[in-house]
Amino acid sequence: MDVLSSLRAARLVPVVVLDDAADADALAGALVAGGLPVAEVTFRTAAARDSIKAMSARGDILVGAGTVLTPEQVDQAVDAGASYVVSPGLSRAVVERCQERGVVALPGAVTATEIQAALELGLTTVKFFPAGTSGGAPAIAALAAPFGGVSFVPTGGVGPKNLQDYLSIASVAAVGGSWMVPRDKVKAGDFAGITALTADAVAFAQA
Ligand SMILES: O=C(O)C(=O)C[C@H](O)[C@H](O)COP(=O)(O)O
Repeated sequence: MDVLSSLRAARLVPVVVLDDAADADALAGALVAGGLPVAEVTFRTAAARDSIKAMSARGDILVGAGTVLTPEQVDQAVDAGASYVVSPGLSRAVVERCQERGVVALPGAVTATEIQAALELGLTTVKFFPAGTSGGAPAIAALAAPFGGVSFVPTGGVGPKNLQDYLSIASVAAVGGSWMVPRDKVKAGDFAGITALTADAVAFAQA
């Protein structure tokens, strides 16, 4: 299955912030055990590269990089094994480097203008970020009318309470969010707790 089909099948993309790459393998194991073999490891911390490397080496989880802001970070992410690259906004330079490196680019786009810019770069799937403060599910439903061929991955303010509002829209491929992987649980080594949160999220998404 290609990356976008895998994200669509998963319905959920856990957004991960790791402070210590030594936690990456156990965290990946926790997500897989919870039924969600997907992660977006954000470049918000210095541990991102080594975390992506450790997770992708397992071979049982689809690993992407998040918060990618520059072409140099695209190279770092791809060299570490990321198979998709997520950005909060739309950067032509980042998207073009992803295309050169042969990985899926998932840039943020929340306006008609930004979506058209993504289409001009050859993309048909965008991150809708920050979803909660950009009009939420009604905004996506409105944008889906003129942009029939575009799929959205709403992220930012998405959680168990509003998950279904988004997933019930046909053009929503998956939703992203950090609620399955609380940073304090990772720091405390509570991977069983993360598996439980993940399993709950998977059940919500399939309800
Ligand atoms: O754009 C990026 O690359 C990001 O890292 C943004 C994150 O995906 C969101 O900030 C997660 O939002 P919450 O689930 O509300 O915590």
